Amino acid sequence: MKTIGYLGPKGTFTKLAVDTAFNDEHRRSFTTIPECIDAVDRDEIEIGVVPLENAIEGTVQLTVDYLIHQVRLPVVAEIVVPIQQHLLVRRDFTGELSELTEIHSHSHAIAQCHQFIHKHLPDANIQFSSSTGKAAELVSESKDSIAAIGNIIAAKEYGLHVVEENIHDYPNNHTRFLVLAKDQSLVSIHHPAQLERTTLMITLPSDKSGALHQILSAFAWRKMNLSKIESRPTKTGLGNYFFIIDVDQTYDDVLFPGVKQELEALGCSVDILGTYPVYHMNI
Ligand SMILES: O=C(O)C(=O)Cc1ccccc1
Repeated sequence: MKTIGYLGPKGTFTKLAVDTAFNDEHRRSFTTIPECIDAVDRDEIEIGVVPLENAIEGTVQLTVDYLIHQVRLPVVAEIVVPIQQHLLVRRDFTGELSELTEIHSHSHAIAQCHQFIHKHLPDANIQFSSSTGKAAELVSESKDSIAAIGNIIAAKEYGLHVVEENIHDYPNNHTRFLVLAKDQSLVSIHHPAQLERTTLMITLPSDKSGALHQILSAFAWRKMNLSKIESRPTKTGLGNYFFIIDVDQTYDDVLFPGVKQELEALGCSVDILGTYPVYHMNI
């Protein structure tokens, strides 16, 4: 049977994404995003699911950087899930919020709740964990007056009490998760896909004026709709960047090779990171 790896342990948003999108495939939890990606790369598991981008906090840099610089795996699907963050405490904690000394969570979850923390828990120490599930596990094992930020499944899995619901600062909180696999045919998600997307990585020639404008024109005059453009450092020196571009259409044999050729003629390099269906899940 196929195995799906995910950023765990139990009770993470990544696990929630896996459980809403997949049926009875075997699951395996990993403590970090790189460990999960490595396991797919080494053929220990067939499919990996990792967080890519949150509507409030933006890109999960670790995922992008690891996929670009360390292990290139094809993106074969994207799962989008709504995110609701809650403040979780041990069941035997009966004090006031102001008595909580530490808040544990994944950096993205903390960032999604900055205003809440600023207003209600200004003196609490922030402790970052590898995932929201890990933070909930830690709180459940601690005797101190500490809290985790995480989802309702984490509360159930670790026997915690939801002391404040929906503490994320903006209502439209969604996260995109990438499904990675060497063999796309192994991935079956039995839901209708909302759209098709292709993700490209484009590296510019250094110091060429107007290069970004020219890149964008190559897509614009072909009427190819871009839904994201983000620059990341190439890690080769200050001021050197590459671009990750999402095009909201599937790869085809005319437009994409045309763009690639046009950009390569300008001195850019173009890599296709994946062409895949996007699934918006309701939880
Ligand atoms: O920590 C988790 O639960 C994750 O899956 C990563 C994450 C953290 C915050 C929002 C979405 C995903």
